[in-house]
Amino acid sequence: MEDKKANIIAAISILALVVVIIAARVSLKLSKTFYLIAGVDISLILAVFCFLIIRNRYNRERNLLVSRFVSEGRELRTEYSFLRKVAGVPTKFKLEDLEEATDGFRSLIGKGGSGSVFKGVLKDGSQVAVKRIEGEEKGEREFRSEVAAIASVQHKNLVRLYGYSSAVSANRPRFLVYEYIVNSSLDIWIFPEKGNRRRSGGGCLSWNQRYQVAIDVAKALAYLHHDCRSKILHLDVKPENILLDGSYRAVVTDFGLSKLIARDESKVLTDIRGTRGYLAPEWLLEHGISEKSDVYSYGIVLLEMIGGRRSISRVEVKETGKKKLEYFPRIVNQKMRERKVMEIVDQRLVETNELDEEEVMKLVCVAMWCIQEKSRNRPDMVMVIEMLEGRVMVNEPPDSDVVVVDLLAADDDDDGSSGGVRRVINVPRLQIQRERNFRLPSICSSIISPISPR
Ligand SMILES: Nc1ncnc2c1ncn2[C@@H]1O[C@H](COP(=O)(O)OP(=O)(O)OP(=O)(O)O)[C@@H](O)[C@H]1O
Repeated sequence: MEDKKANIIAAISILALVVVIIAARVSLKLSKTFYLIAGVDISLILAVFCFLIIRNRYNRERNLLVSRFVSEGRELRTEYSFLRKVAGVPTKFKLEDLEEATDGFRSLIGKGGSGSVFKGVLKDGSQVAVKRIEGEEKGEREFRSEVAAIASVQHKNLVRLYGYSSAVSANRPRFLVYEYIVNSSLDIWIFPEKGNRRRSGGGCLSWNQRYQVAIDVAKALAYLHHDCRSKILHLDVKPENILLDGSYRAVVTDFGLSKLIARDESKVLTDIRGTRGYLAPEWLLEHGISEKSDVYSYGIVLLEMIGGRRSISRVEVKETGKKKLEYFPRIVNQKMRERKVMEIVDQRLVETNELDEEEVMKLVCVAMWCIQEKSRNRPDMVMVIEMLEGRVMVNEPPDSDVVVVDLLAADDDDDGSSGGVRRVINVPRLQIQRERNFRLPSICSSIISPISPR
């Protein structure tokens, strides 16, 4: 634009100078004054020409430089974003980017205890799951260090965190941006649809697929527990946090509750967090939690995959018509002792006639080892993989006298509509003191019950 203006001004000036020469020639004839004016005019015209030539050359060079810088900058940006991806550095997204990606947070794909999850597509075409974290009270620094820890974890059976968006003001939500996993979570593939509660998608995973999922999840947890710089406890292992990719391979998600612990620390004390039905007994005891608490939750998930039912469910007593809580691990324990494991397998799988009783027994035994009441009796996840992949023989687990039936699982208000799953967040950790008048608070007033056959 500037160049065009300068060129027009130069052309007008040259034209004006030529007009001046012609006018001088007409009025002054070939006098001395005419030659003087003509000389000055011609010098000015030459000066304007020179100016135009120099200016155009300068502009051309400048434009060349600019375009070189732009393309170099673009290359640098591409390289930087590539390196970020390789290094797993999370991207900081603007709220507008996420609004655009999710079409204004329109396509809700799930809702959990800590927020809602929306499907989205980023500018580069990659599909993402955007989790809006609601009611989060963490400070910005704590949030960022958690994001960095999650993003630094890279394993094919762990969901990838692409980035995050910080809260712009105190009451605005934060977002986590994950890779999108197409087949949603394991729960809709192992639990049959209930009554009139409709859900979209899902079906019945075959035995082989379930067995493969068991191995995938074990590998993800073994990596978190044993192969990361700091040991990472998941603390909320449950079917809703196990996603299935296009080939029905498991991808573990939701490190929202994860705890990083130093390698030399074997146990940590923390507030009770996690989900009812999957919490290990030690959450309520004073000796703290460890990676073995994840092993316990994993064992419960194994049993749920085998049985196609929740570990705790309400069933109707025929005689009275009343509902009572049924604890599936107790039933499994009994059937295992009676050598009748096929009776506890998901009926839909039994009908396919594709079951190998020996493999079922192996998975049941591994699950029962994982839910041993004493954490030291449970295998670690590396041992679980060895057992599942057949490199280590699986012995029959001991018959526990007492299992603390997940103290947080039973709740008198539960009408069963939650399917036995409820999130427990930040319940202050119980300080169990051996005092004479000590009573368990109402949240855990229920059951310590025998698991051995009655
Ligand atoms: N990366 C993802 N790709 C595809 N679907 C996802 C992804 N992450 C979550 N979802 C879907 O969103 C649902 C809710 O996820 P979210 O992690 O918020 O909830 P949750 O695990 O059920 O609850 P909580 O946060 O209380 O543990 C999941 O069950 C799953 O169906």
